[in-house]
Amino acid sequence: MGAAVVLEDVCKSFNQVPVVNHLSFEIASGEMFGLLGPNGAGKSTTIRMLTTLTRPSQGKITVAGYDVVREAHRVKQHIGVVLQQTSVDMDLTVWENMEFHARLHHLSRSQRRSQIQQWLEYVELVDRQDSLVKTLSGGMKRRLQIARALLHQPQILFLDEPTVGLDPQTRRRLWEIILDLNKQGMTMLLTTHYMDEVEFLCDRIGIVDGGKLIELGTLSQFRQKHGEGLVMKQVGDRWEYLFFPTLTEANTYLEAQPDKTGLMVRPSNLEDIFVELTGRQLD
Ligand SMILES: Nc1ncnc2c1ncn2[C@@H]1O[C@H](COP(=O)(O)OP(=O)(O)OP(=O)(O)O)[C@@H](O)[C@H]1O
Repeated sequence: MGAAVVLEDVCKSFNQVPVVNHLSFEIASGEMFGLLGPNGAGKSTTIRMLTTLTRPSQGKITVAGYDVVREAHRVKQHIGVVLQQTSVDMDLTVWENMEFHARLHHLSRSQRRSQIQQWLEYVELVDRQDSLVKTLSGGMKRRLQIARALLHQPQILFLDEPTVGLDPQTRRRLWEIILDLNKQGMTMLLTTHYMDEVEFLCDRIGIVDGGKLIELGTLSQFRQKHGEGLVMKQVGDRWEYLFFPTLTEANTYLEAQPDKTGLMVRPSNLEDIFVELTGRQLD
């Protein structure tokens, strides 16, 4: 399968301050890709460049085979976007919101009716179609945003922090929707600072920090590279991490220690690797 998204040496600065720094990676068609990083890492700026909302200062981006600067109009026809700020009009009803966006995408009257109906059913908002958006819960608003982004049947869906601020049950429901869309063949890029979100959803992960891509691959590749076994060592009020290629080797190390106080062994996870790479914890 070809690449749905290609970034080549992409930089973005605001007032000479680099926010995205020489970013290069590809997302294959049909892939679920997660961009993970702390607040301020440049994730939203990256998504804004990929979705034609901000121009890169340097480098080249193609989305669905089109250049995001020279062929922005084409790119927009092939992508759906769900941004962080709930950009739904609060004083319109759910249906009116969908109708408004369907018109923006030049859907015919009959297409509008069928597409709106189909996607509202999909995100389980049909019974709220006449409700004002401002009366919906946070999770419902996010589902409406997703339904709206799907109206023109895009190939690629971009989701910026899709579950931020939502309760655990609502997050799970959204995860199911995201996974299902991906299973139907949609390429997805999501940004998040939640480890569990990328662990649960994503085929491949890019870790960004300070605008730079510091790791790229699958979780199992990360674990193989950094070590699948972890010894945690309590030093004062903090934990030191010692990685070992396998859990067995981590256990062997532990067994050899005369004093095992404050030592703990377990398989490594994404969070351990993130801390190892950045020296910081998320949240
Ligand atoms: N339009 C802008 N003008 C100036 N600085 C900006 C602009 N947009 C973003 N920045 C800065 O760029 C940096 C990266 O922001 P960005 O929103 O891309 O990060 P992020 O990883 O998405 O973080 P968050 O999860 O907090 O949104 C931040 O320091 C931010 O203040």
